[in-house]
Amino acid sequence: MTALTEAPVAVEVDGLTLSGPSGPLVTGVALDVKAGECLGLVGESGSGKTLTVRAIAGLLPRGISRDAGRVDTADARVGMVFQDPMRSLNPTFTIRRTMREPLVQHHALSRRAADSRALELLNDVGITDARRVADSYPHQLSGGLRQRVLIAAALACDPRVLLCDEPTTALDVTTQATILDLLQRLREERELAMLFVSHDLAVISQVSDRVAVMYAGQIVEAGPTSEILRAPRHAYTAGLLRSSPSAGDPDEPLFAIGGTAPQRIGDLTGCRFASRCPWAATECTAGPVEFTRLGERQSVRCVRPADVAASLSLPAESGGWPRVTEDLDGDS
Ligand SMILES: Nc1ncnc2c1ncn2[C@@H]1O[C@H](COP(=O)(O)OP(=O)(O)OP(=O)(O)O)[C@@H](O)[C@H]1O
Repeated sequence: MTALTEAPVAVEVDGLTLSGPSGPLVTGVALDVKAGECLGLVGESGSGKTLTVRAIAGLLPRGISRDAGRVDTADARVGMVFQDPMRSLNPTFTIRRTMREPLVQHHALSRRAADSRALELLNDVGITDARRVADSYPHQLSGGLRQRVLIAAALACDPRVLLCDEPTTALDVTTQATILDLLQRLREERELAMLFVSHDLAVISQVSDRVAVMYAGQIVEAGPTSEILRAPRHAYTAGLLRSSPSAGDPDEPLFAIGGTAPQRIGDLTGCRFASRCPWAATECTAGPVEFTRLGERQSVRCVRPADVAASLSLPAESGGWPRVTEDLDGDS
């Protein structure tokens, strides 16, 4: 396998700005993914992860427009795996029929050749009784099998890029682990550039080489997974880490970041997290906050990353997550 540092960039997004009827939803998103690499995109519900992925796939929902930015997939074929296989698979088609269509369309295969390729693909995703599965309807399969089928269908166009949007969220923990293993194996074998979306930092940390953290339509922190987990520099990332169920004492109540994300990001000038941030000061909302490099590989959109870092290095009870004392913009 090619070393990641030398691998070609397969997906590049720059300045991506998307709007809906009520205003901007995603602003200035920039990211890249190399062949064979997995970039994790993490953030809470509504932060703009799915819209970003859909923009890359060229599948923006009706009513959402791309106002600015560049999406370059280097003419590579793009496959997509969604969260809910039941909604992505046509319930009135057998799996064989669902898989046949892209194979006939993309590869101009005959029906017979497409059916035999479908069986190969089902085998490739670890389905041992591929014939039975091919003859089944989606409702006759378990959630894990349906997700494998969806992955097989995504591979039908022989993609170089695989966009995975919460592919394991609907699955139980054991099945989740097997699907994550499968995606890892396929990425390595096929040198896929993978963009993996999840609200769950624990899942992201298992599969991703690098992580980009989204909040209120922006990337607020990005860097190698190990750095982000060990030394978050944005308060939102630190809060996400603390609120991960695996992070704390199982006898303690789960930590939750106070407040809610802003509904209308177009109205905000400074840091969009300021109203929920224990480290926020007046400078945070005075003007736009740039996405700034920290060291070689980590970047953050925060005017006080050193204060966040210093505070996080203190014991949790004294400094891990101070109380929010100031209501900066009344948005919380
Ligand atoms: N079709 C649409 N029309 C109007 N607004 C939309 C549409 N799809 C998404 N949005 C809005 O865009 C914002 C970002 O949504 P998006 O689905 O990308 O977030 P997400 O981070 O993927 O969240 P989730 O994890 O819940 O899917 C949200 O405020 C959402 O309400």
